[in-house]
Amino acid sequence: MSQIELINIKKNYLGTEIVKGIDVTINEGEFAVIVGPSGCGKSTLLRMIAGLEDISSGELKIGGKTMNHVSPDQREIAMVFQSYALYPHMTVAENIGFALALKKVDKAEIQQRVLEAAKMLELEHLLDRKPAALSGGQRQRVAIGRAIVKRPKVILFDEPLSNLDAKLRVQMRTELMRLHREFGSTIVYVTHDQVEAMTMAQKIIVLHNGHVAQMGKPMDLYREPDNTFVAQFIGVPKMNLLRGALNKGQFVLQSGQTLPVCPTLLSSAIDRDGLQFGVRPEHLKLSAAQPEQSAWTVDMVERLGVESFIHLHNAAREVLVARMEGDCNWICDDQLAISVDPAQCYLFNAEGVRLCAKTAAGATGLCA
Ligand SMILES: Nc1ncnc2c1ncn2[C@@H]1O[C@H](COP(=O)(O)OP(=O)(O)OP(=O)(O)O)[C@@H](O)[C@H]1O
Repeated sequence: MSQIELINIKKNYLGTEIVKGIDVTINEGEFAVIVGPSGCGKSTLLRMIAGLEDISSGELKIGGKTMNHVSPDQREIAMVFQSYALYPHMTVAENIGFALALKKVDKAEIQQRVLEAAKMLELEHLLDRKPAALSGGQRQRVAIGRAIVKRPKVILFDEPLSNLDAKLRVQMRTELMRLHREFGSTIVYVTHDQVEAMTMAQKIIVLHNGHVAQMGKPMDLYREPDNTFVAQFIGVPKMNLLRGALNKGQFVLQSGQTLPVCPTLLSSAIDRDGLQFGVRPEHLKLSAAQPEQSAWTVDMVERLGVESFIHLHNAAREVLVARMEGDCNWICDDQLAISVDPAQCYLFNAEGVRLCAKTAAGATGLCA
């Protein structure tokens, strides 16, 4: 049993509340990713699960047992740090087997389990090397080997890939997902990189200022963000947000330009002013502006081969980013008109809380 339950968990440092009442359940065998900007409390939360940090209030349960005052080595948890934390004077094999040697596990068994971990991580040919003679990716694999050799029920990762270059990060993401499938441990993985969260997580927990801004499956957060923070944190380029007001079924921008709003969303707006209109870059359609149309001016086009990002502004200096597949013909200073499918739009109130269309079943969601 390795379900992790955080019940109203709080953490204070010198009278300042850093983690402000977290309620989260991570199921047995689940790959959960805690994501959020720098300083939001991700590492503190992970360290409380590991037992490296005291819990100020609330309850931590692992496998149904309260763990608040259980020492780290009794929690059957392994942790992988960003810094690798390898012993420089030990070989790869000694580093991987160190925790077992400490526990006085039989030498032959240590050797067999080190070999098993090394095979999984493709480190067999490097077992006699010292960390100084390894690449960054290989060192990170040794750090992971050290964690899995203990056969822990729970593995915690604190930004393990942030020291690696972009190509290696992609490769290691795939390897970690494979390891999770083979191993079946419960994984809690901390990162500030939403791409890492989207690609690996079964459950994403978005932290913001010590609170859970939202949690759920990656694509549910992408399609149904509860607030502007999640709407802009998940997805690259981020969701466009424009301030304005509702008038006669339309959203009126500060420039006076109007955008269509799904009729079922209109009824959920109590205030008509101070609202925010959200649209994802891929849902903006661009065309050459006709002389009578109020236009958006192209500021920049980013051509990435598989897709292009078109940056635009209007007369009120409101800005938008549109995404198109492949290349596009637009160039700087082109005057464009935008169109938006009202079913693909979001409305948020002034505080950034999403206004949702209520469906017949009572659930919330985008307009059908
Ligand atoms: N030992 C400590 N004493 C006082 N404040 C601390 C301590 N450890 C962390 N903090 C503060 O708690 C807040 C959360 O820190 P934490 O390391 O959990 O954030 P994070 O989300 O992991 O950030 P990053 O992505 O930059 O690592 C920060 O404002 C940090 O300065």
